[in-house]
Amino acid sequence: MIKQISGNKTLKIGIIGTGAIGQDHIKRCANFLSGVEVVAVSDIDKKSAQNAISTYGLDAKAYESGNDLIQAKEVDAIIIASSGKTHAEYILSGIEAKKFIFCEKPLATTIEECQAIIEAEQTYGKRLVQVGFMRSYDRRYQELKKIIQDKKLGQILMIHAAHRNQESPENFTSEMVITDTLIHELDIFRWLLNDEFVTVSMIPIRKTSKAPKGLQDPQFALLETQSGIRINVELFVNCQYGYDIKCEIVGEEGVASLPAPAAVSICQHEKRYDQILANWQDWFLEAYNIEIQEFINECLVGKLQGPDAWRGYMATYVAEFCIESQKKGQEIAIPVLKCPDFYRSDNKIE
Ligand SMILES: NC(=O)C1=CN([C@@H]2O[C@H](COP(=O)(O)OP(=O)(O)OC[C@H]3O[C@@H](n4cnc5c(N)ncnc54)[C@H](O)[C@@H]3O)[C@@H](O)[C@H]2O)C=CC1
Ligand SMILES: O=C1[C@@H](O)[C@H](O)[C@@H](O)[C@H](O)[C@H]1O
Repeated sequence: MIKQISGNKTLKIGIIGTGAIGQDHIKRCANFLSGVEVVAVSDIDKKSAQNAISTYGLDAKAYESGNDLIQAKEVDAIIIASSGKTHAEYILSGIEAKKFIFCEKPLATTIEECQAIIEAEQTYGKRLVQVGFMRSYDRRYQELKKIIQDKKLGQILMIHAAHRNQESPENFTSEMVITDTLIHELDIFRWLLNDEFVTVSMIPIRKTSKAPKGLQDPQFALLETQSGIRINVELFVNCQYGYDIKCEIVGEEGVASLPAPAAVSICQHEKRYDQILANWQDWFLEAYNIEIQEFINECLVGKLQGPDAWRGYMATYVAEFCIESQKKGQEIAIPVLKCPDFYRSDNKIE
């Protein structure tokens, strides 16, 4: 039996990983969202967990390990916001403990781990896992999806997209441009188009001198879907000027583009200029808030509806072929996998 949530009023949540996004989720749960209380935190860096408790004034316990937190009776549901390589172990423990789990992207870093997760969830027999693909909660992407579904652009022919970060961490690798950055596009285009990827070519571009040594930046991902749509994604993680996400959908009868978030415009020294947001936290702020609030609400009624483990698996699966293309310098075919019925009934990507 799944853990009964006390009085169906307040979800007692435990957060593993108190780094950048872990703290963001703590802050939104503590200050902005409803029906939730952060009762437990854990981080391999114990000081970081303690700091999170004091910074956000939590009435929470810092657990020695993520697994101790998962087992704790007082914890109804878990947010996993530790680094990607740790996700699979925590998700599998969470499923074993029969608790609802929100795991930041990626679901897991290997195909085998993803398979173990979807098998464990299916064996349990009810959805317990949600992946942190917040873009599908973004009103702008939702509008694009509606435009596509309503056939306002006619048949979709191609998409031009870009994912730009101001600068990458020192230890960022060319592979991480796929597993950490492109992974959002690998998910959102499946969701937007209700289509699957069948080929990918990763193309290196002339290197920027602003990237750390050894990092191939920028890169292009050139993808093709089963229905024949071509998608190019520019990945530029040291673009300097700010954080920027672009998505232009080209159809037979028109073009629809993702708008940038409205930001303050400044008039000064006989010039007018617009502020550009510097990070993902601000660009997708509303989407993160809605995503976590809906997760809380759905845990309280006992039925998850957000991005499921299959979506997480598919993104990691396609990422593996992107990495192969990056290594071999050639186009790679991606076999289409059949979605198990378990995920079909609850998870409609349309
Ligand atoms: N949905 C989104 O837009 C975003 C998702 N993410 C994802 O969230 C995850 C965390 O990313 P960031 O917060 O940016 O990284 P970060 O490096 O700032 O934080 C990660 C935290 O996990 C802790 N940690 C590492 N191993 C651990 C373990 N075994 N057990 C417990 N804690 C451990 C680290 O000490 C650190 O505090 C990543 O998977 C990342 O891809 C990150 C940023 C945005
Ligand atoms: O997930 C995220 C970061 O980890 C990643 O580094 C950024 O490029 C993404 O835009 C952000 O959403």
